[in-house]
Amino acid sequence: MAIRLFIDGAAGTTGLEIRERLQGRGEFELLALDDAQRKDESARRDALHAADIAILCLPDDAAKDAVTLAEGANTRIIDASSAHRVADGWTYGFPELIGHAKIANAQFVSNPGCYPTGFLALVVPLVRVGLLPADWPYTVNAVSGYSGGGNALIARFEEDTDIAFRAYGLQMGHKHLAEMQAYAGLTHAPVFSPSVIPAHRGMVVDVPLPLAALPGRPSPAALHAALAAYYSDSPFVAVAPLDPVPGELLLLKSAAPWDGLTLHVCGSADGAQARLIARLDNLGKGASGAAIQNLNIMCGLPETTGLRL
Ligand SMILES: NC(=O)C1=CN([C@@H]2O[C@H](COP(=O)(O)OP(=O)(O)OC[C@H]3O[C@@H](n4cnc5c(N)ncnc54)[C@H](OP(=O)(O)O)[C@@H]3O)[C@@H](O)[C@H]2O)C=CC1
Ligand SMILES: CC(=O)N[C@@H](CCC(=O)OP(=O)(O)O)C(=O)O
Repeated sequence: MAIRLFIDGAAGTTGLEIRERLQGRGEFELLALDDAQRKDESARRDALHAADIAILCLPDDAAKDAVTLAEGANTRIIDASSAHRVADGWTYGFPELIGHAKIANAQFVSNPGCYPTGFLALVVPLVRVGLLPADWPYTVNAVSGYSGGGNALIARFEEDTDIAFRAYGLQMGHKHLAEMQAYAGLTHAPVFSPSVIPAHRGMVVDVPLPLAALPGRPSPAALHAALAAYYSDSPFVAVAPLDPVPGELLLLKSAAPWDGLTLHVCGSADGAQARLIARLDNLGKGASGAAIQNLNIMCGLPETTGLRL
C-alpha cells in the first residue's frame, strides 16, 4: 500500500521542489489541497490526520500550528522550517551527523537549515576527532541564492534587478545560530555573516581557520584526511581533493537543482591558515533534497533522491 504523504505548504518554494522530486515515486500517494483549501485549518487538520507522513514547508509559526493541528494522530512529521531544530522530542534530520537509525525511528524530524548544513558538515567531524577545538570562536561567511528566502525574496530579487549583493544578519542574531552551536557542541555561537547574491539557487559556506593559532596547529592535510575518511561512504557528501587548491569556486546563475554537498579544504602553502568551504544547493541538500533523503530513510527506502549528487 502506498505511503500517504501530505505536504503542508506545497505551493511554496521548498514544497514545490519536494513535489518535483517525488514525481514518478509510486511508493507515495500525495494528499493535495487545492488553492482554495491550502490555508484552511480544518482541511489541513484532515490532511494531517489522514497522512502517514507530513512534510511542513511553512513559515515557523504555521509549522508550529501544523504540529498542533496534527495532535491526536500518529502522523510522522518532517519540518523544513526552523521551528523545531533544537526542540525537545525532535530529531535533527542530518543523517550523516546524527545517524540514519535515529531518523529511521523518529516520529518528528526537523530538517537542518541550509547554512548549518554546510557549517556542520565541515566542522562536526573535525571537532569530534579533536582536530578543531569546541571552544574556538568560529566565523562563518556565506552566500545564498535568493530562493533561500522563499517566495518573498524571490519576488524582491526578480523585481529589483539592481541588487548585486545583499548582506544581512547584521544584528548578529540569525535564527541558524542555535543549531550551529548545538550540533557542533560549541562553547560560543559562531560569528555568522550571511548574504544573498542575484542567482536563484546555490550556496557557499566558508569557515576561515587561523590554523597556526589553534591548539595543536592542525595541518590542512590532517583536516582533509579526517573529512575524507568521515564521508567516504556517503552518497551525498563529496570531499574535493586537497591539491591543487582551486583558483576559484563559482556559483552559476544557470545551476540546475542538485542534492549533493561538496566540501573543500583550502590550505596556505605554509599550513598556517585554511578555509573550510562547503558548496551546496540551498534548495537541494539545504532543504527539499534533505527532506526527501529523510523521508526515504523514515520509510526504509534507499536514501538517495534520484537527483544528481
Ligand atoms: N527556501 C529555502 O532555501 C529553504 C527554506 N527552508 C524553510 O522551509 C520553509 C518554507 O520555506 P519556503 O518554501 O522557502 O517559503 P515560501 O514562502 O516560498 O513558501 C511557504 C508556503 O507556505 C504557505 N503558507 C504560509 N502560511 C501558511 C498557513 N498558515 N497554512 C498553509 N500554508 C501557509 C505560503 O503560502 P502564501 O505564499 O500564499 O502565503 C507558501 O506557499 C520555511 O520555514 C523556510 O525557512 C529551509 C531551508 C531552505
Ligand atoms: C537567503 C535567506 O534568506 N535564507 C534564509 C535561510 C533559509 C533556510 O535555511 O531556511 P530556514 O528558515 O528553514 O532555516 C534566512 O537567512 O533566513
